[in-house]
Amino acid sequence: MDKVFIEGLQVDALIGIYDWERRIRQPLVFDIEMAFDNRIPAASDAIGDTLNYKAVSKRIIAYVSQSGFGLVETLAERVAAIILEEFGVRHVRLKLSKPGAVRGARAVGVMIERSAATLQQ
Ligand SMILES: Nc1nc2c(c(=O)[nH]1)N=C([C@H](O)[C@@H](O)CO)CN2
Repeated sequence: MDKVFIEGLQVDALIGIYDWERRIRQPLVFDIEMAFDNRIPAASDAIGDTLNYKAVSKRIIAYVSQSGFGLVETLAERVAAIILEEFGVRHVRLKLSKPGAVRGARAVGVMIERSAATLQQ
Protein backbone atom coordinates (compact mmCIF):
# COMPACT_ATOMS: atom_id res chain seq x y z
CA MET A 1 0.00 0.00 0.00
CA ASP A 2 1.20 3.51 -0.77
CA LYS A 3 1.85 5.99 2.02
CA VAL A 4 1.67 9.70 2.66
CA PHE A 5 4.06 10.75 5.42
CA ILE A 6 4.77 13.64 7.75
CA GLU A 7 8.26 13.59 9.24
CA GLY A 8 9.59 15.62 12.15
CA LEU A 9 6.47 17.69 12.80
CA GLN A 10 7.37 19.69 15.94
CA VAL A 11 4.63 21.05 18.18
CA ASP A 12 4.97 22.60 21.64
CA ALA A 13 2.51 21.20 24.17
CA LEU A 14 1.57 20.89 27.81
CA ILE A 15 2.54 17.25 28.47
CA GLY A 16 3.88 15.24 31.38
CA ILE A 17 3.11 13.70 34.74
CA TYR A 18 5.28 15.84 37.02
CA ASP A 19 4.27 19.13 38.66
CA TRP A 20 7.02 21.08 36.90
CA GLU A 21 5.82 19.75 33.56
CA ARG A 22 2.33 21.15 34.18
CA ARG A 23 3.78 24.68 34.27
CA ILE A 24 5.68 24.66 30.96
CA ARG A 25 5.29 23.72 27.32
CA GLN A 26 7.63 21.11 25.83
CA PRO A 27 8.50 20.27 22.24
CA LEU A 28 7.03 17.08 20.81
CA VAL A 29 7.93 15.57 17.44
CA PHE A 30 5.57 13.50 15.29
CA ASP A 31 6.59 11.08 12.54
CA ILE A 32 3.50 9.76 10.78
CA GLU A 33 2.88 7.30 7.95
CA MET A 34 -0.64 7.09 6.50
CA ALA A 35 -1.82 4.43 4.06
CA PHE A 36 -3.31 5.98 0.93
CA ASP A 37 -3.77 4.99 -2.71
CA ASN A 38 -1.65 7.64 -4.42
CA ARG A 39 -2.48 6.38 -7.93
CA ILE A 40 -5.71 8.42 -7.91
CA PRO A 41 -4.11 11.88 -7.37
CA ALA A 42 -1.24 10.81 -9.61
CA ALA A 43 -3.72 10.24 -12.44
CA SER A 44 -5.69 13.48 -11.92
CA ASP A 45 -2.87 15.74 -10.68
CA ALA A 46 -5.53 17.30 -8.42
CA ILE A 47 -4.87 18.28 -4.79
CA GLY A 48 -8.49 17.43 -4.01
CA ASP A 49 -7.76 13.77 -4.72
CA THR A 50 -4.81 13.60 -2.32
CA LEU A 51 -4.49 12.87 1.33
CA ASN A 52 -3.35 16.45 1.88
CA TYR A 53 -0.36 16.34 4.25
CA LYS A 54 -0.61 20.08 4.86
CA ALA A 55 -4.24 19.78 6.01
CA VAL A 56 -3.36 16.85 8.28
CA SER A 57 -0.37 18.72 9.72
CA LYS A 58 -2.45 21.84 10.47
CA ARG A 59 -5.09 19.74 12.24
CA ILE A 60 -2.46 17.98 14.36
CA ILE A 61 -0.77 21.27 15.29
CA ALA A 62 -4.13 22.78 16.32
CA TYR A 63 -5.09 19.75 18.42
CA VAL A 64 -1.73 19.15 20.11
CA SER A 65 -1.21 22.85 20.88
CA GLN A 66 -4.37 22.97 23.00
CA SER A 67 -4.00 19.50 24.57
CA GLY A 68 -2.78 18.85 28.11
CA PHE A 69 -2.40 15.13 28.71
CA GLY A 70 -0.08 13.50 31.21
CA LEU A 71 1.11 10.60 29.06
CA VAL A 72 2.46 10.55 25.54
CA GLU A 73 0.48 7.33 25.09
CA THR A 74 -2.81 9.22 25.48
CA LEU A 75 -1.86 11.97 23.06
CA ALA A 76 -0.58 9.49 20.46
CA GLU A 77 -3.86 7.58 20.63
CA ARG A 78 -5.97 10.72 20.18
CA VAL A 79 -3.93 11.99 17.24
CA ALA A 80 -4.11 8.59 15.51
CA ALA A 81 -7.90 8.59 15.98
CA ILE A 82 -8.20 12.07 14.43
CA ILE A 83 -6.24 10.93 11.37
CA LEU A 84 -8.38 7.82 10.93
CA GLU A 85 -11.75 9.45 11.60
CA GLU A 86 -11.39 12.87 9.99
CA PHE A 87 -9.21 12.10 6.99
CA GLY A 88 -10.56 8.72 5.94
CA VAL A 89 -7.22 6.99 6.45
CA ARG A 90 -7.41 3.20 6.80
CA HIS A 91 -4.12 2.62 8.59
CA VAL A 92 -1.72 4.92 10.42
CA ARG A 93 1.71 4.42 11.98
CA LEU A 94 2.63 7.17 14.43
CA LYS A 95 5.82 7.87 16.40
CA LEU A 96 5.60 10.52 19.12
CA SER A 97 8.98 11.65 20.45
CA LYS A 98 9.61 13.76 23.53
CA PRO A 99 13.14 15.08 23.00
CA GLY A 100 15.20 15.86 26.06
CA ALA A 101 12.75 14.29 28.51
CA VAL A 102 15.36 11.82 29.75
CA ARG A 103 18.94 12.91 30.38
CA GLY A 104 21.29 11.02 28.12
CA ALA A 105 18.63 10.09 25.57
CA ARG A 106 18.06 12.07 22.38
CA ALA A 107 14.37 11.34 22.65
CA VAL A 108 11.86 9.02 24.30
CA GLY A 109 8.27 8.29 23.37
CA VAL A 110 5.91 5.82 21.77
CA MET A 111 5.19 4.20 18.43
CA ILE A 112 1.70 2.95 17.58
CA GLU A 113 -0.13 1.51 14.60
CA ARG A 114 -3.89 1.77 14.31
CA SER A 115 -6.48 0.79 11.71
CA ALA A 116 -9.91 2.29 11.09
CA ALA A 117 -11.37 -1.24 11.15
CA THR A 118 -10.23 -1.80 14.74
CA LEU A 119 -10.69 1.71 16.12
CA GLN A 120 -12.32 1.57 19.56
CA GLN A 121 -15.68 3.29 19.82
N1 LIG B 1 5.69 5.36 28.92
C1 LIG B 1 5.80 6.62 29.45
N2 LIG B 1 6.73 6.85 30.39
C2 LIG B 1 6.85 8.07 30.91
C3 LIG B 1 6.03 9.12 30.49
C4 LIG B 1 5.04 8.86 29.50
O1 LIG B 1 4.25 9.73 29.07
N3 LIG B 1 4.97 7.59 29.00
N4 LIG B 1 6.19 10.38 31.00
C5 LIG B 1 7.12 10.64 31.88
C6 LIG B 1 7.39 12.02 32.32
O2 LIG B 1 6.36 12.91 32.00
C7 LIG B 1 8.73 12.38 31.69
O3 LIG B 1 8.58 12.59 30.29
C8 LIG B 1 9.37 13.56 32.33
O4 LIG B 1 10.76 13.52 32.07
C9 LIG B 1 7.99 9.60 32.46
N5 LIG B 1 7.80 8.31 31.85
